[in-house]
Amino acid sequence: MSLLIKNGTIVNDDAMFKSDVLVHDGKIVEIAPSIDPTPGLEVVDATDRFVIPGGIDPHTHMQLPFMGEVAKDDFHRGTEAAVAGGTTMIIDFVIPTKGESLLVAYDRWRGWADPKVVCDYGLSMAITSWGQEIAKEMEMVTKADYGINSFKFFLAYAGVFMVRDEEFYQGMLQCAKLRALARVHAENGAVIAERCEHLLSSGITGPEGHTQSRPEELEAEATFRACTMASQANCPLYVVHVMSKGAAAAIAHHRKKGAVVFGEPIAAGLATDGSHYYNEDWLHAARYVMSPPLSRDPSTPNALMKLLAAGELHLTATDNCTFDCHQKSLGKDDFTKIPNGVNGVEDRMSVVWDKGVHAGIIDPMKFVAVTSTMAAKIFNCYPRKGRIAVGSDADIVVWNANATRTISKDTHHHAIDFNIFEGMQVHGVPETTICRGRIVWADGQLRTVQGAGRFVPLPPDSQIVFSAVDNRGKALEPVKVERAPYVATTLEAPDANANIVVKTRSAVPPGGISSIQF
Ligand SMILES: NC(=O)NCCC(=O)O
Ligand SMILES: [Zn+2]
Ligand SMILES: [Zn+2]
Repeated sequence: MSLLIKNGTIVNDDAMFKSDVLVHDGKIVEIAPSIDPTPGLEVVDATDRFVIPGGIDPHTHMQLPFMGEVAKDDFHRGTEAAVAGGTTMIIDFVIPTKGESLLVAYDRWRGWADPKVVCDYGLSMAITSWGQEIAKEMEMVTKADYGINSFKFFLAYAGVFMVRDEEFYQGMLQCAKLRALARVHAENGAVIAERCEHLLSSGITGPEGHTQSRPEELEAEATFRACTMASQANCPLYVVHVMSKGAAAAIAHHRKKGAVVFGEPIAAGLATDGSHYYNEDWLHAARYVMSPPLSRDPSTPNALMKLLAAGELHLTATDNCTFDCHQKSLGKDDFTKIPNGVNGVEDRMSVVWDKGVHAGIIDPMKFVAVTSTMAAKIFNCYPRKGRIAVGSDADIVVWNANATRTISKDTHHHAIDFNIFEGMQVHGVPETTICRGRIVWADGQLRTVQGAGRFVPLPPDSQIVFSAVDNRGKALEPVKVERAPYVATTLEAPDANANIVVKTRSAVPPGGISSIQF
């Protein structure tokens, strides 16, 4: 099957240029200023349009069983929403229940996803309990047969997914050994659990309790702690859903010291804020419940976009984990029972274009970097994904920067009955989405086939993640002082008139001087 995209402007993360693109058998086979269409070739006219690498959303939870419910967007509806929004690959999370084998959970996720996905997908693995068996299974799933190259640790959701600091630290040591990336949901779960109890007993049962139980400094503290521990383990770290300025500042602080840390803001956090939790309509407020919560500071979304522009945050995702109004209403008497999660996979590309490029904060190349290329590099599938280049998969979006659309539950492709971006008018519209050479979205219509997407195994040892780690490791190696064997000498009786000299230790201890200067 062949396809010719004519007259467009190709945008990669490092260059923009006018060229035609020829696709054959799912790959890009030629890029040239003018390619003549041969008879029978399907031609897509991209005049006055950008031709960009399909979006990669590195953080979704399709059909996740969570808080007694199952997320409504399954791998079919969720990936349909993705391609309608210009995303051609997702990375979802296998989340074993506590104590469950990683291999068993992995098979379950593949069983759910493989027959349903309409675009390509990869998997990340959550570590929800710790022990030698889990460490062994981590090693197994990083092999090519399984294709996992990142592990996520939750520092929140006490009693469900949360791991203790020592488990997180040992998990990161194992990640470093396997050359896999550690990912973290950074919030102080223990304090949150205490605050929830206190708020409920004070009579605060509505969604405003959700945000009050999780003040931003609990995200900032956990982010700082996670970065510190990753630095001690010499393990690269990826902080998922960075929702606050404090969390972003913690990442920047550690990066300035040379740590390999990546920060991922999400569409929800870039486009809306936590004022919704105080809405007098209970259901309206409940729709926005996710963790960490949307920031109560209305200047946060814009600040996070500027940090992407400055390179202090690195890529965007969605954390798409959708529950409908009925599911949200299960927490009507107790905010801790409102299933956590929001939509985003369909609207991320337009939201980032609108709030980023249209707003004059980032350019189209940076847009491609933060919606696609960085994810491909970090998760080690670049340049197969994340680039318009000969030999790359033909995951391509024809993007109309001049068009606008109004986001609505009435037109979206999610399986839920509301949209957190309802009524938002956004500039930047995906007109045609191509997944490995097949048009799956055009003229406002889906042309998908269930199960046509492929699992993309992600190998460990990503260059952008690990190339700095070895030299850092050498610098952090424990220091040993070589000395002649100690020989005990007979103590003479002290001279009563001698001065007593107290010697102080001046050597820098292994691990360096304390860095707690924040
Ligand atoms: N974020 C959220 O509220 N739900 C999905 C699970 C997670 O990523 O924490
Ligand atoms: Zn999370
Ligand atoms: Zn998540």
